[in-house]
This record gives sequence, C-alpha cells and structure tokens, in this order.
Amino acid sequence: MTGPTARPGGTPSPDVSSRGRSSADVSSSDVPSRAVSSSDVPSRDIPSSDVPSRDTPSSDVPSRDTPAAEVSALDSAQRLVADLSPSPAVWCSGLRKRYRRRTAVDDVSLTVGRGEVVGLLGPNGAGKTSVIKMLLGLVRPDAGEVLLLGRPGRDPSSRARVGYLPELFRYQPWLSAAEVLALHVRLTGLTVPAEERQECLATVGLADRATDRVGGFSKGMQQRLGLAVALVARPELVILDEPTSALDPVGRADVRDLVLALKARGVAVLLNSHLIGEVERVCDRVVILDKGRVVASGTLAELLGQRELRLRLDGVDAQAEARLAAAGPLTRTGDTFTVTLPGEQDGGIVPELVADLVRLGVRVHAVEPGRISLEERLLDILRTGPTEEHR
Ligand SMILES: Nc1ncnc2c1ncn2[C@@H]1O[C@H](COP(=O)(O)OP(=O)(O)OP(=O)(O)O)[C@@H](O)[C@H]1O
Repeated sequence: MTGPTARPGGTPSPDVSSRGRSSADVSSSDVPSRAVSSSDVPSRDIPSSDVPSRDTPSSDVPSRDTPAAEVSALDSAQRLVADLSPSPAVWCSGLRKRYRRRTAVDDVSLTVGRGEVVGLLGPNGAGKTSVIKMLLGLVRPDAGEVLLLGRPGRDPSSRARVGYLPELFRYQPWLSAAEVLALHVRLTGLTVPAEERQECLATVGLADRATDRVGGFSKGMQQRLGLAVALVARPELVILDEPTSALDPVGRADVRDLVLALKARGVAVLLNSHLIGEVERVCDRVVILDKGRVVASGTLAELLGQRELRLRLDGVDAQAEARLAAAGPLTRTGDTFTVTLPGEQDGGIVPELVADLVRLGVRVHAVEPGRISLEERLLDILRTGPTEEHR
C-alpha cells in the first residue's frame, strides 16, 4: 500500500467555509489555506452546481428551445454522475512529513472506504498522529495529496462532515459539557437540536453531567466528552486518535459498541489505537506503520490468515487419519489433531471434512478454527520486517 495511488473520482469543491473547525484543533498557522485545483473524473461529491440539472433554472439548463440531442446528452451526463460510486471517505497518496532532520511520515498512501472501519497501528513515534493531522489539514505535508469524502483535506468545508477526536486536547474548563457540544455544533455551521445533543452526551455516558463544568471532569470523562464532540454533528467520517487511552474497561467496551454502531449506520471510521484487541474486534482493515512507512495493510483475514483447524477427536483409524491429512499438513497431540488448511479455502472444506470423519465412525468433540492474534502478527512484522505477503 505504499507509493502513490490513483486518485479516486473526487473533484474538489471550490466552496470554502469555516465549517468543521474544532476548538480542540491545533493552531491555524498549521492549516494550509492554498486552494486546490481540480481537473479530475467526476464523482457524486461534485457540488451540484457543477452538474447540469433540469430542475435548476440557468442559462446552461435546457429550455423548450434546447435541441433534443443536447437534452439527451445532459440526461446521460446526470445519469453517469448518479451512477458513480461515492469517493472513499479517506484517500491519501504519497504523504511525507519531515520535522527538521527527522522523517516522521514517508510515502504513506491509504484509503478508508465509506462505512469501513480501518485501524491504524504502529509503535510509538511511527507517524500515526502525523498522518491523521495531515489528513485533516492540521499539519502541512511536504508531499502527497489528501481527499476527505471526495474533497481536499485542506479545504475546511471537507471537515464539516468529519468528526475528530484528537489524541491530546483540552476543552474550555469554564464551559459545561452541554455548552462544549453546542459550541462545536456552531463551529460546524449545522443545526443539531438540543435533545439530539443531550442524546449524544448520553451515548458517551455523560447524560447526568451535562450541566457540570468541564474543568471538574476526570481524564476519562474528558475523553468521553471528546467522543461526543466527534459524533455530535452527524459526521460521515470519524477519526479517532487514541479514543480509549483514559477509559476504564466499561468505557472501552462502550467505544467498541459505538464504533460498531457507526459502522452499521454507514459512517466510516479511522481508528488509531494501541489496544490491539480493540482494533481486532471492530476493524475491517488494518494499516500498520513503522518509522513513518506503511509496513503492512490488509483485512484481518489477509493479515492473520485462517489456516489452522484444531479438532478434538476419538476413534481415528488409519483411514480417518488419511482423510485429515488430505485436507492439509497434519499434526497430532493426544486426541487433538491440527490441520493446516490452504490459504485460499473454499467455505465447504471444513463441513465436508467433518461429515467425512463422522461417516468414517470418528466421534467429533470440538472443531476450532485457529489463527494467530493481531498482536502476534504485529510484533512479528515489527520485529522481522514486512514480507511481500503483508504489503
Ligand atoms: N510537531 C513536531 N515537531 C517535531 N517532531 C515531531 C512533531 N510531531 C511529531 N514529531 C515526530 O514525528 C514522529 C512521529 O510522531 P507521531 O506523533 O506522528 O507518532 P505516533 O505514531 O502517533 O506516536 P504515538 O503512538 O507515540 O502517539 C516522532 O519521531 C515525533 O517525535
């Protein structure tokens, strides 16, 4: 996944507004303001003003005098645009960042599809937060390109539909939790009714602290409030940088449920977390960074494989053992047989094996698919370096 990737069909919008700013964002001096030109393939993210519409009175819109051929061409163009798949929630290519002589991010490209949950993993200093800040336009990349929801990441309007929980943040201590949410909703330029804001506080477990001043909140409560801020303006993409670092086990489980609920609603999530078990439970795909580079990426099945099958059996004769060995390399410890299945398995391989064993008179006590954990794979990749298979 390293190296520049083809740009998706997102056409940046010239519309720039202050929507999507967060009072927890880093200083505006980090935020580039240069406009980005566009010349790409259209996507559904094209502002509707760029697309000819029969409903909009305009000099470009066909009138009764417009020749039929022209109307038909406009119809086709509209259909073509409507049929295009939406651009990814996050797309970046060739991101690089140096801080003085230290390279923090080196040629990082990644994509988060709509409704997809992607985990960003890597050791301390790997460049995860730097990548996130470049995606959000909070740090200027030395090279590379970013599109958020089909618009340039540097365009503040792209962030109106992005919820962001920064790794380090501090809200105005003199405001109440409800006031912090109201402030952030105003910054997005959207209208979110008070009841919905209160529901959002309830979602993160702060329903009964709405009127309390944030200055008196514990670290975990501040992190819960940060989550509420990230979620309150009905985002289409949520970027969570270490969302559970201060949370208790119940809070962590809540965040897991929350990420799964977002996914169920079609919201894309980019999750940076050192809690690998959490990432393994909620993420569709994982991108592993080390020393600023992508060292591995893929779905959990791709990264972890699903190659082992452990069976606890009795009554295994030579014929049954031969059947087990036909499924893949076989080892035996007491009554436990472990078969290494081929990488590309078809879904029928396990039920067929079990049915054959039963037919051969074997008593099947347990069948367990085994695979290594994401933590083991991560350590393996970081210690020994990536293989072609991981990249
Ligand atoms: N503002 C900055 N000035 C100088 N160096 C920086 C700055 N921000 C990050 N770095 C350096 O860039 C590298 C990557 O840092 P980054 O915070 O992106 O890593 P990370 O993977 O998020 O780490 P962690 O898991 O510890 O949060 C580190 O070597 C860090 O010291």
